[in-house]
Amino acid sequence: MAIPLACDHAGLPLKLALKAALEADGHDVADLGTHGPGSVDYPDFAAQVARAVASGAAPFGILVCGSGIGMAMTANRHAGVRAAVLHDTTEARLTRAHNDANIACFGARTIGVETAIDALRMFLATPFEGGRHAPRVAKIEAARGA
Ligand SMILES: O=C(CO)[C@H](O)[C@H](O)[C@H](O)COP(=O)(O)O
Repeated sequence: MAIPLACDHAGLPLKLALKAALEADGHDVADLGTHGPGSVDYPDFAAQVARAVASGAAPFGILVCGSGIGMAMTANRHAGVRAAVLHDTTEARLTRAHNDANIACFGARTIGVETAIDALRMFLATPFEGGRHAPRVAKIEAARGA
């Protein structure tokens, strides 16, 4: 199952680096854009990846913009999506193990390429721990209707 990833203009160079790393690791990747340097609106691209994850078509997604924040805000409006902005491997491990995050967001203007690649690899390799974390994650979803 291909991992969908997308970016805005600010995130394009980092997205391409993450894509190359994933493909080198043997992952199948679906690049949903943007494909050029022209200015675009990040919510349009966040929505595409969020829909793929929310529908169950993909277990994980990846989004990159200038800070990662706008992508995460948009993706988290979709039911079943738990998007987290990652800055290092510790956050990547914890948000998978404790939050069952399913979309990794990066800020191309706030993180180095190698750190982002390491964090993404950790994100994809870390299972959700379940246990005491499961009812907490369920409460995240329940909070959508609050
Ligand atoms: O919206 C953002 C914050 O999450 C992203 O970082 C965008 O990439 C950023 O706002 C784009 O800014 P630009 O000045 O239009 O390049």
